[in-house]
Amino acid sequence: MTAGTSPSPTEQRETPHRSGFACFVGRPNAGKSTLTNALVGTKVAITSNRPQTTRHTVRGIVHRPDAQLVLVDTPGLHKPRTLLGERLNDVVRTTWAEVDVIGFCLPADQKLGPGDRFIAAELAGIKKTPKVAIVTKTDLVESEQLAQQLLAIDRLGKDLGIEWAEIVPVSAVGAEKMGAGRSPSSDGGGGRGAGQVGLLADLLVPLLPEGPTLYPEGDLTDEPEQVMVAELIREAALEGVRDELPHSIAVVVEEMLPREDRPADKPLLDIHANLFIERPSQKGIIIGPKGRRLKDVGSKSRKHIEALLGTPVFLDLHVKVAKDWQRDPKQLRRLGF
Ligand SMILES: Nc1nc2c(ncn2[C@@H]2O[C@H](COP(=O)(O)OP(=O)(O)OP(=O)(O)O)[C@@H](O)[C@H]2O)c(=O)[nH]1
Repeated sequence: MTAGTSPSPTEQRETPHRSGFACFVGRPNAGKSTLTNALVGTKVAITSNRPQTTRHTVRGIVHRPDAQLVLVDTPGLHKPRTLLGERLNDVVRTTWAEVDVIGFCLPADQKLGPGDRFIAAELAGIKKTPKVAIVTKTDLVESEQLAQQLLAIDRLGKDLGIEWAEIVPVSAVGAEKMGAGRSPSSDGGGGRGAGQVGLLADLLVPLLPEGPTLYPEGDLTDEPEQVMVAELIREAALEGVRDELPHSIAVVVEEMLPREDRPADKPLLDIHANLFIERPSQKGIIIGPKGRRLKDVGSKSRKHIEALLGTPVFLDLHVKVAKDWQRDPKQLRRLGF
């Protein structure tokens, strides 16, 4: 590259710095959490192939020389069946009204359905916020199917009176491999700017208002560490459980304390966490024969927690029954909803 191709310091200064909030919406499993992780370049939102696993509003922060993009990952909007369901929908709507740009995620490999139309109709009601339609998982389809999807989304917008700021196809797969689940000390953002995902950030940034950086450089999320640790445990507990059980699991980290009397070069963090289920009958499933499943959940999540916090961890995990917690306002508050 010749010296003349890069912008001079004066030119750089003339580009206004932008900062603001974006959120990804879309039906369960649309790929919102994966996209957040790929953009931020580390594992901040939990992902799983089970729907509705993102309960907390997780912010991932993308730092760039020209902008700071704060990603708010909301749970999926769905027909509420419980008090928890209603609360989640309220969280979603409030978030939508507050952000600077909304990314509507639609998987490339699935035809637009009633779930997408339900969300789109809600989006149409939020006039001021620019909306970008993001076609996710493009690696799963041929170009013909992708073209059909792009047309269908264009039509959907016209039908409902939504003017898409952009319609952009992405695959998070390559970027995800580079960024997520790695030790935070390794590079602090391997997936950031990777291929198509970087392109998506390029499209989102101009839609943000001009403004200063909102978070210190290096911060990847403002989610309290305890919440992220709880999410990692819940993610491990969800692996391989079926039917309604995923929705019955909640994890609360009670305490995180450095072990006393440890030499400075051999620290150990004691984490005490409770895994709540709704009925005594679910206990056996979670604990497994001879406690093997719970042990597995502990050791898997411990690895992720150690990578996240950058320190060895002793994880003390207990299973408790909080009877019908999803329907009980007092219990919901206690469990952080
Ligand atoms: N092949 C492929 N799979 C993807 C891509 N993005 C996400 N997935 C997979 O799709 C599934 C759902 O992804 P998530 O990111 O958890 O979806 P979500 O929209 O956050 O889901 P909820 O939390 O349930 O709302 C996971 O198994 C991902 O690995 C992609 O670009 N390509």
